[in-house]
Amino acid sequence: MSLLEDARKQINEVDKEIARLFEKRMQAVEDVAHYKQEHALPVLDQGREQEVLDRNVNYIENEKYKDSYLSMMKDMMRISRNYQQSLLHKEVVGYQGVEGAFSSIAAKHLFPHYKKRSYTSFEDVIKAVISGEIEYGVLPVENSYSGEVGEVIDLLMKYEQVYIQQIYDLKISQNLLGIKGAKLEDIQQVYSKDQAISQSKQFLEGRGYELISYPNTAMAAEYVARMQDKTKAAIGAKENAELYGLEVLVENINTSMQNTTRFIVVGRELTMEGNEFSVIFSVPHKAGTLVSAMNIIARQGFNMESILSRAMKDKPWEYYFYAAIDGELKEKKAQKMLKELQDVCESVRVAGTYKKEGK
Ligand SMILES: O=C(O)C(=O)C[C@]1(C(=O)O)C=C[C@@H](O)C=C1
Repeated sequence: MSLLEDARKQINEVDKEIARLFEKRMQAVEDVAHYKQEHALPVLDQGREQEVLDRNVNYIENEKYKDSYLSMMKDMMRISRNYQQSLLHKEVVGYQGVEGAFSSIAAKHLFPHYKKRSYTSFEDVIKAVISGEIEYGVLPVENSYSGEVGEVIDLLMKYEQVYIQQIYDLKISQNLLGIKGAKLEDIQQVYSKDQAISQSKQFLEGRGYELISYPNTAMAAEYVARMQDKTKAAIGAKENAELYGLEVLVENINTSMQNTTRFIVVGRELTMEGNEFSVIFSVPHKAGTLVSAMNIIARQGFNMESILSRAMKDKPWEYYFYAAIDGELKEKKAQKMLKELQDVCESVRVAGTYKKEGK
Protein backbone atom coordinates (compact mmCIF):
# COMPACT_ATOMS: atom_id res chain seq x y z
CA MET A 1 0.00 0.00 0.00
CA SER A 2 1.39 3.40 -0.94
CA LEU A 3 1.91 6.11 1.62
CA LEU A 4 -0.99 8.07 0.10
CA GLU A 5 -3.38 5.15 0.27
CA ASP A 6 -2.31 4.38 3.79
CA ALA A 7 -2.79 7.98 4.95
CA ARG A 8 -6.18 8.21 3.24
CA LYS A 9 -7.32 5.04 4.88
CA GLN A 10 -6.47 6.52 8.24
CA ILE A 11 -8.26 9.76 7.32
CA ASN A 12 -11.35 7.78 6.36
CA GLU A 13 -11.39 6.10 9.73
CA VAL A 14 -10.89 9.34 11.61
CA ASP A 15 -13.58 11.08 9.53
CA LYS A 16 -16.00 8.29 10.30
CA GLU A 17 -15.37 8.76 13.98
CA ILE A 18 -15.67 12.55 13.68
CA ALA A 19 -19.01 12.17 11.86
CA ARG A 20 -20.33 9.98 14.66
CA LEU A 21 -19.14 12.41 17.31
CA PHE A 22 -20.44 15.41 15.38
CA GLU A 23 -23.89 13.85 15.33
CA LYS A 24 -23.67 13.12 19.04
CA ARG A 25 -22.63 16.73 19.75
CA MET A 26 -25.48 18.12 17.64
CA GLN A 27 -28.01 15.97 19.49
CA ALA A 28 -26.79 17.46 22.77
CA VAL A 29 -26.94 20.93 21.19
CA GLU A 30 -30.57 20.26 20.30
CA ASP A 31 -31.32 19.57 24.00
CA VAL A 32 -29.54 22.79 24.95
CA ALA A 33 -31.67 24.69 22.39
CA HIS A 34 -34.91 23.35 23.87
CA TYR A 35 -33.76 24.16 27.40
CA LYS A 36 -32.85 27.69 26.34
CA GLN A 37 -36.20 28.15 24.65
CA GLU A 38 -38.09 27.03 27.78
CA HIS A 39 -36.04 29.28 30.05
CA ALA A 40 -35.92 32.23 27.62
CA LEU A 41 -32.11 32.17 27.49
CA PRO A 42 -30.12 33.56 24.54
CA VAL A 43 -28.43 31.10 22.20
CA LEU A 44 -25.06 32.82 22.42
CA ASP A 45 -23.18 32.28 25.67
CA GLN A 46 -19.73 33.81 25.22
CA GLY A 47 -18.53 32.75 28.65
CA ARG A 48 -19.35 29.13 27.97
CA GLU A 49 -17.68 29.28 24.56
CA GLN A 50 -14.47 30.65 26.07
CA GLU A 51 -14.54 27.94 28.72
CA VAL A 52 -14.96 25.25 26.03
CA LEU A 53 -12.03 26.65 24.04
CA ASP A 54 -9.72 27.08 27.05
CA ARG A 55 -10.35 23.59 28.35
CA ASN A 56 -10.32 21.71 25.06
CA VAL A 57 -7.19 23.28 23.63
CA ASN A 58 -5.27 21.57 26.44
CA TYR A 59 -6.26 18.19 25.01
CA ILE A 60 -4.13 19.01 21.95
CA GLU A 61 -0.66 17.74 22.65
CA ASN A 62 1.19 19.08 19.64
CA GLU A 63 1.63 22.85 19.94
CA LYS A 64 1.59 23.40 16.14
CA TYR A 65 -2.03 22.19 15.86
CA LYS A 66 -3.44 24.38 18.62
CA ASP A 67 -4.39 27.41 16.51
CA SER A 68 -6.05 25.28 13.82
CA TYR A 69 -7.91 23.34 16.47
CA LEU A 70 -9.18 26.54 18.07
CA SER A 71 -10.46 27.85 14.76
CA MET A 72 -12.18 24.52 14.07
CA MET A 73 -13.86 24.66 17.49
CA LYS A 74 -14.99 28.23 16.86
CA ASP A 75 -16.51 27.09 13.57
CA MET A 76 -18.15 24.17 15.31
CA MET A 77 -19.79 26.47 17.85
CA ARG A 78 -20.89 28.87 15.11
CA ILE A 79 -22.55 25.91 13.36
CA SER A 80 -24.09 24.93 16.66
CA ARG A 81 -25.48 28.45 17.21
CA ASN A 82 -26.88 28.62 13.67
CA TYR A 83 -28.52 25.27 14.14
CA GLN A 84 -30.06 26.35 17.44
CA GLN A 85 -31.32 29.56 15.83
CA SER A 86 -32.92 27.59 13.03
CA LEU A 87 -34.70 25.36 15.58
CA LEU A 88 -35.90 28.26 17.71
CA HIS A 89 -36.84 30.61 14.92
CA LYS A 90 -38.64 28.24 12.65
CA GLU A 91 -41.56 29.89 10.97
CA VAL A 92 -40.28 33.43 11.35
CA VAL A 93 -40.15 35.69 8.32
CA GLY A 94 -38.28 39.00 8.18
CA TYR A 95 -38.79 42.19 6.22
CA GLN A 96 -37.30 45.65 6.12
CA GLY A 97 -39.20 48.60 7.55
CA VAL A 98 -41.98 49.18 10.02
CA GLU A 99 -45.11 47.13 10.45
CA GLY A 100 -47.74 48.26 7.97
CA ALA A 101 -45.20 49.21 5.27
CA PHE A 102 -45.66 47.37 1.98
CA SER A 103 -42.89 44.85 2.71
CA SER A 104 -44.74 43.78 5.86
CA ILE A 105 -47.99 43.51 3.90
CA ALA A 106 -46.24 41.29 1.32
CA ALA A 107 -44.79 39.16 4.17
CA LYS A 108 -48.28 38.78 5.67
CA HIS A 109 -49.82 37.72 2.35
CA LEU A 110 -47.03 35.26 1.65
CA PHE A 111 -46.71 33.77 5.14
CA PRO A 112 -49.99 34.29 6.99
CA HIS A 113 -49.11 31.83 9.75
CA TYR A 114 -45.52 32.85 10.33
CA LYS A 115 -44.24 35.23 12.99
CA LYS A 116 -43.00 38.47 11.42
CA ARG A 117 -39.86 40.33 12.37
CA SER A 118 -38.87 43.75 11.08
CA TYR A 119 -35.31 44.89 10.36
CA THR A 120 -33.90 48.33 9.68
CA SER A 121 -32.04 47.47 6.48
CA PHE A 122 -32.31 45.03 3.56
CA GLU A 123 -28.85 43.76 4.46
CA ASP A 124 -29.94 42.96 8.03
CA VAL A 125 -32.77 40.82 6.63
CA ILE A 126 -30.33 38.86 4.47
CA LYS A 127 -27.86 38.43 7.33
CA ALA A 128 -30.67 37.15 9.58
CA VAL A 129 -31.58 34.54 6.94
CA ILE A 130 -27.95 33.44 6.68
CA SER A 131 -27.50 33.13 10.44
CA GLY A 132 -30.72 31.13 10.77
CA GLU A 133 -32.36 33.80 12.94
CA ILE A 134 -35.26 33.77 10.48
CA GLU A 135 -36.35 31.21 7.93
CA TYR A 136 -37.13 33.58 5.07
CA GLY A 137 -36.72 37.23 4.13
CA VAL A 138 -39.17 39.20 1.99
CA LEU A 139 -37.53 41.96 -0.03
CA PRO A 140 -38.70 44.29 -2.83
CA VAL A 141 -36.78 43.92 -6.09
CA GLU A 142 -38.72 45.97 -8.58
CA ASN A 143 -41.50 48.49 -8.84
CA SER A 144 -43.48 48.93 -12.03
CA TYR A 145 -43.04 52.73 -11.75
CA SER A 146 -39.63 53.30 -10.30
CA GLY A 147 -37.76 50.24 -11.65
CA GLU A 148 -35.41 47.88 -9.89
CA VAL A 149 -34.41 48.13 -6.24
CA GLY A 150 -30.68 48.15 -6.96
CA GLU A 151 -29.61 47.69 -3.37
CA VAL A 152 -31.40 44.35 -3.12
CA ILE A 153 -29.91 43.11 -6.41
CA ASP A 154 -26.44 44.11 -5.15
CA LEU A 155 -27.03 42.17 -1.94
CA LEU A 156 -27.89 39.05 -3.96
CA MET A 157 -24.55 39.49 -5.71
CA LYS A 158 -22.75 40.01 -2.39
CA TYR A 159 -24.30 37.20 -0.34
CA GLU A 160 -24.00 33.87 -2.10
CA GLN A 161 -25.55 31.98 0.82
CA VAL A 162 -29.10 33.12 0.03
CA TYR A 163 -31.35 32.15 -2.84
CA ILE A 164 -34.60 33.45 -4.28
CA GLN A 165 -37.30 30.84 -3.67
CA GLN A 166 -40.45 32.72 -4.59
CA ILE A 167 -41.57 35.93 -6.19
CA TYR A 168 -44.72 37.83 -5.35
CA ASP A 169 -46.34 40.80 -7.05
CA LEU A 170 -48.17 43.18 -4.74
CA LYS A 171 -50.50 45.74 -6.26
CA ILE A 172 -49.86 49.00 -4.50
CA SER A 173 -53.10 50.74 -3.69
CA GLN A 174 -53.10 54.07 -1.88
CA ASN A 175 -56.08 55.20 0.17
CA LEU A 176 -56.99 58.28 2.13
CA LEU A 177 -57.18 57.31 5.80
CA GLY A 178 -58.70 59.38 8.59
CA ILE A 179 -59.68 58.86 12.22
CA LYS A 180 -63.05 57.33 13.08
CA GLY A 181 -65.83 59.81 12.47
CA ALA A 182 -63.75 62.07 10.17
CA LYS A 183 -65.36 63.11 6.86
CA LEU A 184 -63.66 64.01 3.63
CA GLU A 185 -64.69 67.66 4.04
CA ASP A 186 -62.94 67.82 7.46
CA ILE A 187 -59.49 67.09 6.05
CA GLN A 188 -56.94 69.90 5.92
CA GLN A 189 -53.57 68.18 6.26
CA VAL A 190 -52.42 65.02 4.52
CA TYR A 191 -49.39 63.02 5.68
CA SER A 192 -47.51 60.42 3.69
CA LYS A 193 -44.33 59.27 2.02
CA ASP A 194 -43.36 61.45 -0.99
CA GLN A 195 -43.92 58.66 -3.53
CA ALA A 196 -47.42 57.95 -2.20
CA ILE A 197 -48.25 61.66 -2.39
CA SER A 198 -47.01 61.91 -5.96
CA GLN A 199 -48.85 58.74 -6.97
CA SER A 200 -52.07 60.35 -5.67
CA LYS A 201 -51.43 63.73 -7.32
CA GLN A 202 -54.56 63.72 -9.46
CA PHE A 203 -56.81 63.07 -6.48
CA LEU A 204 -55.08 65.68 -4.31
CA GLU A 205 -55.04 68.44 -6.92
CA GLY A 206 -57.33 71.40 -6.25
CA ARG A 207 -58.32 70.23 -2.77
CA GLY A 208 -56.08 72.72 -1.02
CA TYR A 209 -54.66 70.20 1.44
CA GLU A 210 -51.42 70.91 3.19
CA LEU A 211 -49.18 68.00 2.14
CA ILE A 212 -46.70 66.82 4.75
CA SER A 213 -43.92 64.39 3.89
CA TYR A 214 -43.26 61.42 6.20
CA PRO A 215 -40.52 58.75 5.97
CA ASN A 216 -43.09 56.05 5.19
CA THR A 217 -46.83 55.51 4.91
CA ALA A 218 -47.11 53.40 8.06
CA MET A 219 -45.53 56.11 10.19
CA ALA A 220 -47.89 58.69 8.69
CA ALA A 221 -50.89 56.50 9.54
CA GLU A 222 -49.62 55.95 13.07
CA TYR A 223 -49.21 59.72 13.54
CA VAL A 224 -52.73 60.49 12.34
CA ALA A 225 -54.15 57.78 14.61
CA ARG A 226 -52.20 59.16 17.58
CA MET A 227 -53.31 62.76 17.00
CA GLN A 228 -57.04 61.86 16.92
CA ASP A 229 -57.66 65.04 14.91
CA LYS A 230 -60.43 64.95 12.29
CA THR A 231 -58.60 67.45 10.06
CA LYS A 232 -55.63 65.11 9.54
CA ALA A 233 -55.45 62.22 7.08
CA ALA A 234 -52.75 59.84 5.88
CA ILE A 235 -52.22 58.20 2.52
CA GLY A 236 -51.47 54.52 2.78
CA ALA A 237 -52.57 50.92 2.38
CA LYS A 238 -55.89 49.63 3.74
CA GLU A 239 -53.85 47.38 6.01
CA ASN A 240 -52.57 50.53 7.73
CA ALA A 241 -56.13 51.58 8.50
CA GLU A 242 -56.74 48.22 10.17
CA LEU A 243 -53.45 48.31 12.01
CA TYR A 244 -53.89 51.78 13.47
CA GLY A 245 -57.68 51.87 13.83
CA LEU A 246 -58.27 54.38 11.04
CA GLU A 247 -61.07 54.54 8.48
CA VAL A 248 -60.71 54.48 4.73
CA LEU A 249 -62.18 57.82 3.62
CA VAL A 250 -61.46 57.35 -0.10
CA GLU A 251 -60.25 54.13 -1.72
CA ASN A 252 -57.65 53.76 -4.50
CA ILE A 253 -56.60 57.36 -4.86
CA ASN A 254 -53.40 56.54 -6.72
CA THR A 255 -53.37 57.76 -10.31
CA SER A 256 -52.13 54.56 -11.87
CA MET A 257 -53.87 51.36 -10.85
CA GLN A 258 -50.98 49.43 -12.39
CA ASN A 259 -48.49 50.26 -9.68
CA THR A 260 -47.07 46.93 -8.60
CA THR A 261 -44.08 46.01 -6.49
CA ARG A 262 -42.37 42.70 -7.02
CA PHE A 263 -41.04 41.03 -3.88
CA ILE A 264 -38.67 38.10 -3.59
CA VAL A 265 -38.60 35.52 -0.84
CA VAL A 266 -35.04 34.54 0.05
CA GLY A 267 -34.01 31.45 1.95
CA ARG A 268 -30.90 29.43 2.59
CA GLU A 269 -31.52 26.67 0.05
CA LEU A 270 -31.49 26.63 -3.69
CA THR A 271 -34.73 24.85 -4.48
CA MET A 272 -34.83 23.32 -7.94
CA GLU A 273 -38.55 23.84 -8.59
CA GLY A 274 -39.74 26.73 -10.72
CA ASN A 275 -40.36 27.93 -14.27
CA GLU A 276 -37.92 30.83 -14.13
CA PHE A 277 -34.47 31.26 -12.66
CA SER A 278 -32.08 34.13 -12.10
CA VAL A 279 -28.40 34.13 -12.84
CA ILE A 280 -25.87 36.72 -11.71
CA PHE A 281 -22.70 36.87 -13.75
CA SER A 282 -19.76 39.11 -14.51
CA VAL A 283 -17.58 38.98 -17.59
CA PRO A 284 -13.96 40.04 -18.12
CA HIS A 285 -13.64 43.69 -19.15
CA LYS A 286 -12.97 42.86 -22.81
CA ALA A 287 -14.79 43.39 -26.12
CA GLY A 288 -17.30 40.70 -26.99
CA THR A 289 -17.41 38.89 -23.66
CA LEU A 290 -20.99 39.87 -22.85
CA VAL A 291 -22.08 38.79 -26.34
CA SER A 292 -20.43 35.38 -25.82
CA ALA A 293 -22.34 34.94 -22.55
CA MET A 294 -25.63 35.94 -24.17
CA ASN A 295 -24.96 33.58 -27.08
CA ILE A 296 -24.51 30.67 -24.70
CA ILE A 297 -27.89 31.41 -23.13
CA ALA A 298 -29.53 31.72 -26.57
CA ARG A 299 -27.83 28.61 -27.98
CA GLN A 300 -29.36 26.46 -25.28
CA GLY A 301 -32.74 27.82 -26.34
CA PHE A 302 -33.44 29.99 -23.30
CA ASN A 303 -35.39 33.19 -23.44
CA MET A 304 -34.20 35.99 -21.20
CA GLU A 305 -37.11 37.63 -19.46
CA SER A 306 -34.95 40.57 -18.40
CA ILE A 307 -31.34 41.58 -17.93
CA LEU A 308 -29.98 44.32 -15.71
CA SER A 309 -26.48 45.68 -15.48
CA ARG A 310 -25.18 46.93 -12.15
CA ALA A 311 -21.93 48.62 -11.26
CA MET A 312 -19.43 46.48 -9.34
CA LYS A 313 -18.84 48.20 -6.05
CA ASP A 314 -15.16 47.30 -5.79
CA LYS A 315 -14.21 47.75 -9.49
CA PRO A 316 -14.93 51.21 -10.93
CA TRP A 317 -16.57 51.15 -14.39
CA GLU A 318 -17.02 47.40 -14.37
CA TYR A 319 -20.42 45.80 -14.27
CA TYR A 320 -22.17 42.62 -13.40
CA PHE A 321 -25.40 41.31 -14.88
CA TYR A 322 -28.58 39.98 -13.38
CA ALA A 323 -30.61 37.91 -15.84
CA ALA A 324 -34.03 36.34 -15.31
CA ILE A 325 -34.33 33.32 -17.60
CA ASP A 326 -37.47 31.44 -18.65
CA GLY A 327 -37.20 27.74 -17.98
CA GLU A 328 -36.45 25.08 -15.44
CA LEU A 329 -33.13 25.01 -13.67
CA LYS A 330 -33.27 21.25 -13.23
CA GLU A 331 -33.33 20.70 -17.01
CA LYS A 332 -30.14 19.26 -18.47
CA LYS A 333 -29.76 22.15 -20.89
CA ALA A 334 -29.85 24.64 -18.00
CA GLN A 335 -26.99 22.84 -16.28
CA LYS A 336 -25.10 22.73 -19.58
CA MET A 337 -25.65 26.44 -20.09
CA LEU A 338 -24.33 27.24 -16.61
CA LYS A 339 -21.25 25.14 -17.22
CA GLU A 340 -20.55 26.92 -20.50
CA LEU A 341 -21.11 30.29 -18.87
CA GLN A 342 -18.48 29.43 -16.30
CA ASP A 343 -15.92 29.16 -19.10
CA VAL A 344 -16.47 32.70 -20.41
CA CYS A 345 -17.54 34.55 -17.27
CA GLU A 346 -15.48 35.77 -14.38
CA SER A 347 -18.17 34.68 -11.95
CA VAL A 348 -21.52 32.94 -12.33
CA ARG A 349 -24.06 32.22 -9.65
CA VAL A 350 -27.64 31.03 -9.72
CA ALA A 351 -29.53 33.50 -7.53
CA GLY A 352 -32.54 31.23 -7.31
CA THR A 353 -35.45 29.62 -9.05
CA TYR A 354 -39.12 30.31 -8.51
CA LYS A 355 -42.58 29.94 -9.97
CA LYS A 356 -43.68 32.86 -12.11
CA GLU A 357 -47.45 33.13 -12.38
CA GLY A 358 -49.12 33.39 -15.79
CA LYS A 359 -46.58 31.29 -17.65
O1 LIG B 1 -23.62 25.44 25.97
C1 LIG B 1 -24.42 26.18 25.39
O2 LIG B 1 -25.04 27.07 26.00
C2 LIG B 1 -24.66 26.03 23.96
O3 LIG B 1 -25.57 26.65 23.43
C3 LIG B 1 -23.73 25.17 23.15
C4 LIG B 1 -22.63 25.98 22.52
C5 LIG B 1 -21.68 24.92 21.87
O4 LIG B 1 -21.95 24.55 20.72
O5 LIG B 1 -20.78 24.45 22.54
C6 LIG B 1 -23.20 26.86 21.47
C7 LIG B 1 -23.52 28.17 21.71
C8 LIG B 1 -23.14 28.88 22.92
O6 LIG B 1 -22.66 30.16 22.62
C9 LIG B 1 -22.22 28.11 23.73
C10 LIG B 1 -21.91 26.80 23.50
